[in-house]
Amino acid sequence: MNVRVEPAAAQSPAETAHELDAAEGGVSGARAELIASLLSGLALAGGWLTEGFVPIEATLGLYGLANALGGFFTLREAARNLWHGRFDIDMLMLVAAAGAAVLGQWAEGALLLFLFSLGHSLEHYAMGRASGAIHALAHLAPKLATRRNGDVLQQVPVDALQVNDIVMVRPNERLPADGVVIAGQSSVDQAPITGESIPTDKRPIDGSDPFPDFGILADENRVFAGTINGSGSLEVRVAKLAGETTLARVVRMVAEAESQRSPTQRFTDRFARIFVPAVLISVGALMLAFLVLDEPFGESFYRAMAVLVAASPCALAISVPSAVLSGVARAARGGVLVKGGGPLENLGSLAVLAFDKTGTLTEGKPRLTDVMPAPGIDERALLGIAVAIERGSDHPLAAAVVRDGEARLGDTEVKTATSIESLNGSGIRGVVDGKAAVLGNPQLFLARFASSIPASVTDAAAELENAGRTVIMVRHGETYLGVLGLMDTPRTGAREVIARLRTLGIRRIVMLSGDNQSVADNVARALGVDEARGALMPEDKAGIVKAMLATEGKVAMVGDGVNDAPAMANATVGIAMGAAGSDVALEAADVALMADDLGHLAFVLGLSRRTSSVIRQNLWISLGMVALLVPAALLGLPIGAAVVFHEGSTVLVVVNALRLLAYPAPRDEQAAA
Ligand SMILES: Nc1ncnc2c1ncn2[C@@H]1O[C@H](COP(=O)(O)OP(=O)(O)OP(=O)(O)O)[C@@H](O)[C@H]1O
Ligand SMILES: [Zn+2]
Repeated sequence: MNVRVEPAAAQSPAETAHELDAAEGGVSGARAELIASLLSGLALAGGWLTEGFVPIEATLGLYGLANALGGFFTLREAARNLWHGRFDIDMLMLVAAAGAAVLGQWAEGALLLFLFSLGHSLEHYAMGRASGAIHALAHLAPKLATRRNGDVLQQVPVDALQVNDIVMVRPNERLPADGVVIAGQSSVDQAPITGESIPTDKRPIDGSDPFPDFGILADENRVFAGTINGSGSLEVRVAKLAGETTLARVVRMVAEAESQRSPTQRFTDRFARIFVPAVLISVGALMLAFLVLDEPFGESFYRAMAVLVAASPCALAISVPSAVLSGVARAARGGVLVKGGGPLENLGSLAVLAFDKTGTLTEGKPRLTDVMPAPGIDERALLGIAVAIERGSDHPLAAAVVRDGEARLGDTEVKTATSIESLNGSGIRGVVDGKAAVLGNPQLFLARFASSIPASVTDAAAELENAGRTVIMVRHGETYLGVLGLMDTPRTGAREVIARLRTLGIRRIVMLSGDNQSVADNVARALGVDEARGALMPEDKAGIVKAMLATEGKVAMVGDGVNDAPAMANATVGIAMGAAGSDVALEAADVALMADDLGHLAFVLGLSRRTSSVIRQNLWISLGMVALLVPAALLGLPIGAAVVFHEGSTVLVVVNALRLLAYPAPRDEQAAA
């Protein structure tokens, strides 16, 4: 191919990588605050050292400078808050500083503002690290793509890409779009989206246009914006606009998650709404202490200000948001989308999990293992009808019947079925050769045709069920053609994950399945699941989840979103597996594991538990500090010391929360197995 390259502002991979750790505005803002605060400290020290040696005006000038530098950012923030009609604890600090200054204690006022702004900027800096970790996600997608138009290659902004455009991806480049691989082979590092440590092999899709929907494409044929190409070149047909890629959606949802309040945060907010006015009233009362105690007003005022600093619940206010932010950020980097503090905290405290079976605990890739024609029926007649009908279904069982059935049929021609209709959660029907054909599980047949089923067919079905097979009965017109047996395999590593969930504190694990009870029992036994409930319709699954909620309080439902969406919606936390690419699962779930890997469930559960314990520690630190400082301030603790402890505890809770960013990465079960 003769390719002409039209240059445009090209973007090197180094540049893209750089953006990743580029600090966000939050951090650089905090840097200015930090510098101002340190300068304030210097001016303060200068004032102290020169006091008495230089004219008093010079010393006061230095103190004034220290006040100004230390107070600027706080004042600006307070003004902004007031402007927006918000009340902020930080303003109390300014009041205290102003109070100290009024008392002629310029140095002390400056010390207070210096320490306060130092603590504040460190806190902002730390919070910036957590939110930076989230915003960095947005920069994972490159800004430019190489679009191929016939033989012409052109660099275009990714926003300009249209669906069905062809983009070329060079080795080691970041993928610019969600799309279908149409040429080239490579292995792609999908960690930025799915958190999987092992690259995924990609190859061109077989067959021609129109390609299947992006959501159901095989992982080896589809790529995601933001992932990193390996050593091969790829040609990709764009499947989604830049604003609708999986990455863009995740970024949007994580941003929304940040603003969702968790139960504990709602509690601390309520607490603050009562506590802060109570503090203000008490401080007002303390200012009047000179009326009853034998002391000058100045002393009463000083004490009141010290109590104000001691009692301001800044650390409490930041305890939960900092932990939630870090937890959500850590999860996102591990390929798990957690939609806010609510799901995170609930997951951190619940002890009961319900699992869907097919595609969640099992591979979801069944094989056709048994073909048992009814007496006098040819195997090919049975398979011919089954394949004809199942071609019209997107159920995993159907895929297996078609694939393995066709293989067994060889050259035998398969008829075309019409009027295909799914019999919700139990089978499928259609018309072949002018006669109605019904395929489905024995339950369906018992309900519909109870008396007409020949004993030979019922016996064969029972035999297969006892052997742990999923059974499909086949009837064409009035004739029973026989039964098919299928088997799905448990996921590799699923047993280990179940065991790990238990060590993380999960007490009860229930499996819900539309498959027959004996298959459900077999899988449950193989994986160490406590209870198996089989033969369920999607609405039965939802009913069981509701019943479990009533007895257990909180229940998480893990599914793939195929026939368990109602159950997931009813659970305290709905967890979708393999959500990358599936917009529906992504939107509907409270927690979405982007990778199709159970190992990530243990990761996010562990992370949630850790987050909950960090939140608990933070509440102890912040409330404990207030409980200690208030009596100390009443007994004469200097304001400076009160500020040190107050700000110290604030910084401590944030740093404690940041530890979550270092929570160990998910273990890939597939890889481990
Ligand atoms: N296309 C189909 N062909 C034959 N049988 C079907 C078909 N669709 C559903 N069934 C029958 O209905 C049952 C329930 O299907 P459903 O999709 O609800 O659950 P499932 O595939 O068993 O998965 P899970 O364990 O996740 O509930 C299947 O086990 C099967 O017996
Ligand atoms: Zn504070």
